[in-house]
Amino acid sequence: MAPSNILWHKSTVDKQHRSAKLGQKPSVIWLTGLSGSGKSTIANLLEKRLYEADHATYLLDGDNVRHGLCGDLGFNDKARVENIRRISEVSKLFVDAGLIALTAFISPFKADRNYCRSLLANGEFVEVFVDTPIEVCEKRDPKGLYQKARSGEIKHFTGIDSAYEAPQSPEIHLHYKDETAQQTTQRLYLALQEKGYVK
Ligand SMILES: Nc1ncnc2c1ncn2[C@@H]1O[C@H](COP(=O)(O)OS(=O)(=O)O)[C@@H](OP(=O)(O)O)[C@H]1O
Ligand SMILES: Nc1ncnc2c1ncn2[C@@H]1O[C@H](COP(=O)(O)OP(=O)(O)O)[C@@H](O)[C@H]1O
Repeated sequence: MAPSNILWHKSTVDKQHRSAKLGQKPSVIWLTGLSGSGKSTIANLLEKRLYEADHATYLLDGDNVRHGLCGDLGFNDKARVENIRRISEVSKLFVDAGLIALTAFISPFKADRNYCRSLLANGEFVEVFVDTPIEVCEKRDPKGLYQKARSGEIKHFTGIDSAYEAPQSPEIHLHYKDETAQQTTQRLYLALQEKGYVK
């Protein structure tokens, strides 16, 4: 039975109904940071934690977006703006479906992250700054891309010859610590719980 404070709008199933049924507060947990900062790893581990806590989630990252929805886009500024615009619109649909959407994109420009924020209601956009210094990202270099960017094989690489505008006041700031990805994810999970975004 629906909670008594939820009003039924004439045969219209809306976000409130869907999220009440799922028993959660829908949101976009937006991870931003340099390549190699840990966005994908943390987002994956976080989604597992949320799934285990009975949350309904969907993870958007390069694997399911840059091969499909945004498969026509490259990495110059214009393409990145369009990439984040499309991801923002899709995230909004997931929120409307009552889900907790997790996104793991560099999203280097403040205006584009704020565009996503502007599409959502207050409290639905949770910006998480995965603040790993470039020296650490470059040392990790999980895909060998920093090496290619340094040698000039790849152009417009974020942090090398393309800008990254760090968030000034993210909802959650994951300051770098020399720790495992599980430990960093735990810090994020606790911060999300403390701020009331998740159970
Ligand atoms: N030039 C350049 N700059 C940055 N990144 C590059 C580039 N070329 C390819 N890649 C790979 O693409 C991933 C970044 O894609 P995103 O969609 O997250 O980028 S953006 O938000 O549109 O800036 C990024 O993935 P992550 O390392 O997971 O961040 C890279 O693997
Ligand atoms: N505390 C940590 N948090 C996240 N990733 C970490 C951490 N420590 C080491 N790593 C490693 O760093 C790399 C981060 O890569 P990835 O998650 O693809 O980053 P991004 O998605 O930001 O490009 C992975 O190989 C991961 O195992």
